[in-house]
Amino acid sequence: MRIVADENIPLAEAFFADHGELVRLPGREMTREQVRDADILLVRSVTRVNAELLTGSRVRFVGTATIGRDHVDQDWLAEQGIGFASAPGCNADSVGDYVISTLLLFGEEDGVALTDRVVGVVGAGNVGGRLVERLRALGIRCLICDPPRAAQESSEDFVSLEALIEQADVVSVHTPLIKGGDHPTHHLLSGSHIEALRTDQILISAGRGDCVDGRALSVRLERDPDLRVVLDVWENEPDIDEVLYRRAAIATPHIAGYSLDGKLRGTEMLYQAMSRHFGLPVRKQLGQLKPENWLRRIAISRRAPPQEALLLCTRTCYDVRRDTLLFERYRRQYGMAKGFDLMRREYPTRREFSTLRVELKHSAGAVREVLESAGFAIRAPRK
Ligand SMILES: NC(=O)c1ccc[n+]([C@@H]2O[C@H](COP(=O)([O-])OP(=O)(O)OC[C@H]3O[C@@H](n4cnc5c(N)ncnc54)[C@H](O)[C@@H]3O)[C@@H](O)[C@H]2O)c1
Ligand SMILES: O=C(O)[C@H](O)[C@H](O)COP(=O)(O)O
Repeated sequence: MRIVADENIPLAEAFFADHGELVRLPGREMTREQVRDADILLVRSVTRVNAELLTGSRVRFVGTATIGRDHVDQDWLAEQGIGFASAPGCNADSVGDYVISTLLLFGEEDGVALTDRVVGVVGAGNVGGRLVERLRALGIRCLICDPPRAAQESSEDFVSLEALIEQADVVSVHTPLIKGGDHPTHHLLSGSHIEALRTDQILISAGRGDCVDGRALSVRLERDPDLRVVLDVWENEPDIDEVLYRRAAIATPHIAGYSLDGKLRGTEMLYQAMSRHFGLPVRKQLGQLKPENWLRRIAISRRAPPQEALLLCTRTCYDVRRDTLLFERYRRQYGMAKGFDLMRREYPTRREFSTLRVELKHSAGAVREVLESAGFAIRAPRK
């Protein structure tokens, strides 16, 4: 078989090369000619997979190593009898790490404890749902806006978007891009929602850029530069609006989910789905192939105040400021669109919180509780 894979899918050779010739290509420029002779196509979110790309090709299976699927015309694939798989949840916890790092940063800047802010999560699926679990475990009050879930779950846990904006201190958007149906998300955060934000609120957007009206946000920020917005996803990536970029408190090039762990999980999920599709045995497992952790463990004293311990472990693992500074360096050196994609391609190795083993000399206590809630792996003596 011939396999065409995006150059930014780690371990694709290790998982797939046994099944045929593997060709790597830059995803954003993939052409019809390049994929015509492929049997399997493995992409990321930057490749639009549709009739235009695949008509007349030999492709029988398409996999996207991402959670998002809005770049794939799934109906067309189904009509053509082409198998399809995505990687649900693969990097969900990495996005959670990004949000927790951001909350800690603003907490430190403002001298506000994490638990003193109410976090509103819009879209509580794998990413938002898991984030809510971690934040609640940390003692943070969370509000959830997720109308599709609210319609099914008859729980009182859900609020409207308007109520969430009114009551939350942080509004964190994690919805997929959905253009039709009962709950479309294109410009879900519309001009009127953006106007309703209070200056002391924090807006985080890490779902898809089109879920937030970028023009309205830029206008609001011009008038109200103290409003803090954290933008990981943008309209019109990679050639994003430079004015909005400058007005954002934290600006990153769609890397919230870019941990090595999240990406590798995505590759493994595609390998499993491809094997199922072609009736092949699943012989490989990520555990056998995963690269070594550069930073394996950290020891925390029992006297460390829990919030200090959390800050220390979070910073050790991931600090969102690094990515905002790095993005600015790439932008200056290469210009916006090229810098955006280059930083993503050369993204430094980042590991999920769960890969850092925190050694405690004691089995219980507030430090352990806080670190476990945030998602770190704890090693402590048995009680
Ligand atoms: N920035 C990144 O690096 C990054 C990483 C991973 C995922 N994502 C994006 O985040 C999205 C969500 O990921 P997920 O794993 O949680 O997906 P998911 O499918 O598990 O969950 C999506 C949730 O959004 C809810 N939803 C749908 N329409 C809504 C609406 N109108 N208002 C509020 N909620 C709505 C759904 O009911 C569901 O609970 C992905 O589709 C992807 O686009 C971004
Ligand atoms: O949907 C996802 O999983 C994320 O948005 C993913 O991290 C996007 O990465 P890309 O495919 O653009 O490299």
